[in-house]
Amino acid sequence: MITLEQVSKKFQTRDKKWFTAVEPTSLTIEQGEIFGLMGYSGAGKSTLLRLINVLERPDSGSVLINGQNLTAMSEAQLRQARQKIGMVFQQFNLLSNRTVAQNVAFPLEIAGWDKAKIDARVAECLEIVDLTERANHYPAQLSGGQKQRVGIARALAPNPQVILADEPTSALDPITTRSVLSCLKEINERFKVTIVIVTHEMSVIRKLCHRTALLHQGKLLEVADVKNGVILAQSEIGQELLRDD
Ligand SMILES: Nc1ncnc2c1ncn2[C@@H]1O[C@H](COP(=O)(O)OP(=O)(O)OP(=O)(O)O)[C@@H](O)[C@H]1O
Repeated sequence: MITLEQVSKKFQTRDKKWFTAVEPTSLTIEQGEIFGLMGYSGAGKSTLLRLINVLERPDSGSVLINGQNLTAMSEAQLRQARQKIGMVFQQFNLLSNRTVAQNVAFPLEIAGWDKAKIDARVAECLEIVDLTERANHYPAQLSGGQKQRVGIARALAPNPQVILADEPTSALDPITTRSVLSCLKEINERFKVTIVIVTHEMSVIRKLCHRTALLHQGKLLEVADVKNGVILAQSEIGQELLRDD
């Protein structure tokens, strides 16, 4: 469903040298999968995630989602394609002057939905993330876990095929983390939304993912299955990564 073919990304450092954040990488993520991107800080996880929806344009290679080549699209076509790709952020990125319901409505307004359809979809999404009673609260009145569930409802609102989550639980304590993970799991199971999640927390991969990529210094070491909460890494550095947890 998501195919990365030899995508790579370099950045220029302050002293004008080029630094490779993602070496040429190929991988395929199946429809309905929860797929992890795991590795130490600086491994290139977030960059790889942002290559999937072309928030970062790859220097080489291509990104295909459901057979559509995102890397060949114009900015206007990309904006359209990104409506089927939700995003969830570590720091939630909610609009502080909008209520919970208005935050969830935001992508639907941008997409030009009519008011009645927006209201119905917002109510539906708030129910899914169990925040119906908070619809008229502002982000500052919510806990971290609740804020992230608003972020998830907002990502889910336009009926995406894919949700990209960048360290969605890293700002949360273990109990709130659990509620956010079960919310993502439910969305995956009920709506078959494919989820790609960046995390440095092995426990997140173990609890949530079907498979995970192990990344190190911009390289994809391997794609490991996750069976019964165990990450089945084969590579040496992969096993070392897991031992360090
Ligand atoms: N826009 C940018 N300009 C310059 N360098 C960047 C940029 N984005 C990322 N990098 C660098 O690329 C490397 C990979 O960054 P990335 O954020 O993808 O790693 P990560 O595995 O997600 O790590 P972390 O968990 O620390 O965020 C890092 O060394 C980072 O400093």
